[in-house]
Amino acid sequence: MKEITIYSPATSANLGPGYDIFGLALEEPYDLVNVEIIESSCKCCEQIKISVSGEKAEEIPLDPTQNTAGVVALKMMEDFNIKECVHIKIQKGIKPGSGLGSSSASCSGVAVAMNKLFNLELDNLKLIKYASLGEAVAAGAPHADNVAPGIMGNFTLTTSYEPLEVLNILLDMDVVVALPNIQVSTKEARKILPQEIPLQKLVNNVGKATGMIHSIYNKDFENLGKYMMGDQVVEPCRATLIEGYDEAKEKVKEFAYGITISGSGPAIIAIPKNKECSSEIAKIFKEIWNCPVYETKVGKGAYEVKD
Ligand SMILES: Nc1ncnc2c1ncn2[C@@H]1O[C@H](COP(=O)(O)OP(=O)(O)O)[C@@H](O)[C@H]1O
Ligand SMILES: N[C@@H](CCOP(=O)(O)O)C(=O)O
Repeated sequence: MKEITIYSPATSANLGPGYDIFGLALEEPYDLVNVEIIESSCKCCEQIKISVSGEKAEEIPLDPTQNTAGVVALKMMEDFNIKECVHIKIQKGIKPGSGLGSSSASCSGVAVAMNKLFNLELDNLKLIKYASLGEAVAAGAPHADNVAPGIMGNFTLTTSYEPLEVLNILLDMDVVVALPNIQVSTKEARKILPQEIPLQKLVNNVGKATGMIHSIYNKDFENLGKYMMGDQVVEPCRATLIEGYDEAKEKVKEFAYGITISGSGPAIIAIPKNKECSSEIAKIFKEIWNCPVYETKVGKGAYEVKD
């Protein structure tokens, strides 16, 4: 095999009280990551050449040490003594700085592509570990709550970072996601968070997060949404960065089991009560932000696209 194309989904991290732990894979939007082995006598001066097209492609660095996909590929090439040159072509369907794991979709896609192209036979946990290295460039920390669902699909819990441990739960659920035209950098949105929290808030957040897991196993979306909205630490800080969020929260009450910030924002994710409610929520989001809205559902992790 000389080249491979991977579908790499958007992901929604945190989901309220699950900061750096919870993550969901979404069916839409997504990136396509193509990796091709090219002649070593190619004109590029480095072992990795990167091209980017699609959403805000002009803002994404092509230097492999600055592009999240490049960082992951470089480390995999170093660790597995890969001498060939590769051309990574990224077609962005997920706008960067979105809160929908745009930077991480490239990390997950390239990790899965390199694994298959060079027959590395790495398991999902090792792929997540490599993919999270790319997040260190974009977010300033190798958080795994986007790359874990990006690779495994469904709902993931990064239960430990040292050593890395990830759990995966099957979840069939519709969601509505708005992408307001507001710029929020994950790196900056991490800096505004408190470094210490009162014990009472810890008790609250652990209670809400564990309640969410119970609700998922019981397919109790009403309680899932209620607990998701119970974060007292991260969401209240970041809510101030997203104009219109309070209005949206108020207006979707009737139609959604819950609503929260997706990742570090500005994307907003809501759990609709049913299909009709999904359309109502989408309408409200469009009225407030006049922005792209995805009526989508929880989906698969990165996979090979065959023609
Ligand atoms: N392959 C890539 N895809 C998207 N963003 C990238 C990529 N490589 C580097 N970046 C940088 O990462 C930042 C976006 O990441 P981040 O703020 O975490 O947004 P998101 O929530 O969409 O992942 C931007 O500064 C962007 O230039
Ligand atoms: N846990 C991270 C998730 C960032 O997600 P992104 O989609 O905004 O990159 C955080 O909250 O910082």
